[in-house]
Amino acid sequence: MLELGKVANELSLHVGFLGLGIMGSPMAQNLIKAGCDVTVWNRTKSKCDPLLSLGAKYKASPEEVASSCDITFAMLADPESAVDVACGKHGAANGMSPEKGYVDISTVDGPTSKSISRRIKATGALFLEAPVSGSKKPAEDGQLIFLTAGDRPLYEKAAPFLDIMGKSRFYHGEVGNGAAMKLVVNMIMGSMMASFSEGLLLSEKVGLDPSVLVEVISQGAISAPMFSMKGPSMVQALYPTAFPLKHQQKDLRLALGLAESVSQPTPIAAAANELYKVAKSHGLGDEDFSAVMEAVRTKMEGTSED
Ligand SMILES: NC(=O)C1=CN([C@@H]2O[C@H](COP(=O)(O)OP(=O)(O)OC[C@H]3O[C@@H](n4cnc5c(N)ncnc54)[C@H](OP(=O)(O)O)[C@@H]3O)[C@@H](O)[C@H]2O)C=CC1
Ligand SMILES: O=CC(=O)O
Repeated sequence: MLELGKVANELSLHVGFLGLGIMGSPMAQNLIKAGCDVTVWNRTKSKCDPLLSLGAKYKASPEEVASSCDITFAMLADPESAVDVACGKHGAANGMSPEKGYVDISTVDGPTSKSISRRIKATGALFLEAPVSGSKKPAEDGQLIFLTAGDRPLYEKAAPFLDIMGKSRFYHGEVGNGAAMKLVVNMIMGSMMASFSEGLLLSEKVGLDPSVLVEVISQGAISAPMFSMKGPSMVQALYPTAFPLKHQQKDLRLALGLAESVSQPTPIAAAANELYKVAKSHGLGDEDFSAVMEAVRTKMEGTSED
């Protein structure tokens, strides 16, 4: 644990937050509520408004945020947006300099993270990748799990802020290892959700009550918070978005790339990825990733003999 005086010192730093989507907004909100000095930016400016009314400051570009802050956090959708916000025109790197730090929380692949790291570090600043495990509710509750890697001094400096937004943090060494850990976790999660969807639909088709299946699973060895949380709405074909399906498919795609890079067979994840692709092509990308069940349903109906 960090000593109290050091924590108070770190918390007086100016903090930037780029990307105020489902995750970024509650994370930044928790920093503000904890009394941190927070400056925000988001591509769609209106998403900054609730945070400004809580006391956040606003800057018109990632570059301006970075140049006015000691540590800048970024929570962007995917590799393309993470690179654009960090390295593009008016990107954060243009506002970085020695003594500053950039913490990228977005879920991206290792090569993307390394290229952002190189650009940030070329300015003399420090870089930390810190993707999170945990969805909308853990973000709201400050219960995220940080999977960090990169410059250790920045990890130490950012720790008090990570501890406001999360319940635990892991340091994995070299840049790319945090991204890899996150992709492996989400590869498992995506496959689990696809398998759960198949089970719910099969139970229904053979005349069982899928709600009872959810209850049975919750009491046994394959119990998982994800099944208990999402199962009740899935049996009603409701998918309120916490983790957008398009992001889960992105994570599976990136995880398959990671597996490919070491010639690791991942047939289950590859099959799950196909289902998420089908769901996306049916316009379900912005629904919760549990809407993959609709892709399974379509396949079942496609193979039905009736
Ligand atoms: N939701 C979840 O449960 C979890 C998500 N993650 C990961 O965290 C990241 C963010 O997820 P989440 O908050 O759910 O995603 P959202 O889709 O809700 O938010 C994405 C953010 O990225 C911004 N953005 C997208 N494209 C661009 C671009 N080209 N240039 C600048 N900004 C851009 C959006 O801006 P705008 O508002 O203008 O669209 C928004 O701020 C993703 O990498 C996701 O995989 C990790 C753990 C859990
Ligand atoms: O990336 C999603 C999550 O729930 O973790």
